[in-house]
Amino acid sequence: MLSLALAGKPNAGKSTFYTAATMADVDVANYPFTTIDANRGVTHVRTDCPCLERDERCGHEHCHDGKRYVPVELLDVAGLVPGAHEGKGLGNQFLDELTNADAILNVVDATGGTNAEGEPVEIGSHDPLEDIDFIEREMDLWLAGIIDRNWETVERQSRSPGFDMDDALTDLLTGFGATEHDVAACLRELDYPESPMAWEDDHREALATRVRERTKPIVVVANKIDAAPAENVEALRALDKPVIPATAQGELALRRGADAGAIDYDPGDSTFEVVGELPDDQRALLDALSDTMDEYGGTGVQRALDYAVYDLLDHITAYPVQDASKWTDGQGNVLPDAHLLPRGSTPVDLAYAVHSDIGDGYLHAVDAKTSMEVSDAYELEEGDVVKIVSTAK
Ligand SMILES: Nc1nc2c(ncn2[C@@H]2O[C@H](COP(=O)(O)OP(=O)(O)OP(=O)(O)O)[C@@H](O)[C@H]2O)c(=O)[nH]1
Repeated sequence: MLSLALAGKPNAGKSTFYTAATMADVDVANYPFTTIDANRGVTHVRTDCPCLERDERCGHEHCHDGKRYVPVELLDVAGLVPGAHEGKGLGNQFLDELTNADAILNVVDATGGTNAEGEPVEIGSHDPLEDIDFIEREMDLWLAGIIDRNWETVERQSRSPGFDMDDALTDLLTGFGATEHDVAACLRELDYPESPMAWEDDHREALATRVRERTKPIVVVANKIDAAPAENVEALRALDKPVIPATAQGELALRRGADAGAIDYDPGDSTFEVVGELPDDQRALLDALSDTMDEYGGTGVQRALDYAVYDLLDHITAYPVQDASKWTDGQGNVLPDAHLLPRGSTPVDLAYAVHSDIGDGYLHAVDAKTSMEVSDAYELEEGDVVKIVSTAK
């Protein structure tokens, strides 16, 4: 399963985001609240279900009126402070956790009401722009430190015949999620001495930065827009990086309200409706939230998750079925599974994602929307429904 991590300084709103995002939707009945451990849970990205192209909705537990929710893992990494790479604020341990993530949501307090260490200060007195780069810098310095500590091994290896820089660095960086292909691509972009003995700190830091940029793409979540000065949100949005304005607290209120049956809301909707009884003070809060959502097109929480998976990681959703005309599995469930795959994946990749033990049992695939056989090299598109024909039982 793809894994996203929430990072940011203390009090930015990570836990609130995490609690909201991992809460089950009331309408997605028997789907359990899945906590893997305290800070590791399951959230969903939202996409259009292929059943929208048919007369009837599929009725899948993760499909609500054609809004399909596809599971991904979410990690809540406790607050990082400047100097975390040197162990400040228990930083190393939390940086370690980020290595498990495919992409990072950098949660920033857009109100400017918390300082660099995450301590409350007067709203607007801290510049949230300062909080964006520090996460990247901490990760780079931490990774550069790991490379540095292992450099003697690389130097030793370089004395053996047949030494290969790409292989040595892949061994070193694989724990960070870098593949041989990633390492080769990073090295191609850098100027570095052939012999590891001649490498300086600058070379290792440049390598760390490239590897981090390539393997841990980041989207900034400009949180607390309900309380943030407009100029702060504007300054964040004007940055030359992906920034999604959000209110984690608003999303949490909506999901709780939906859970209690008082609010009609699906995560990612731009509006909501009050359908049950609510005390006056809650109603006033929801009125304010409604204005914020009108301004920003929603709470931003679902949008940030979707952005991480569909834009940063450039994935698509494909739906394997056994019956190409009914779009069902062997038990008659319509569109039973949704798989997230990197763009460029083929039906063969989908077959492996479904049956890891398929071996050379793959025969061919049928596009269930057109009932036409597709070639092994066909590039799957978002929302494709595919029947895999194999020798597997
Ligand atoms: N106004 C406003 N406050 C928020 C929002 N999201 C979170 N908060 C508040 O910000 C404070 C910190 O939120 P947390 O979710 O605990 O922050 P955190 O980043 O997990 O903090 P650490 O656990 O210390 O790392 C709490 O008082 C939240 O209620 C929001 O969207 N708007």
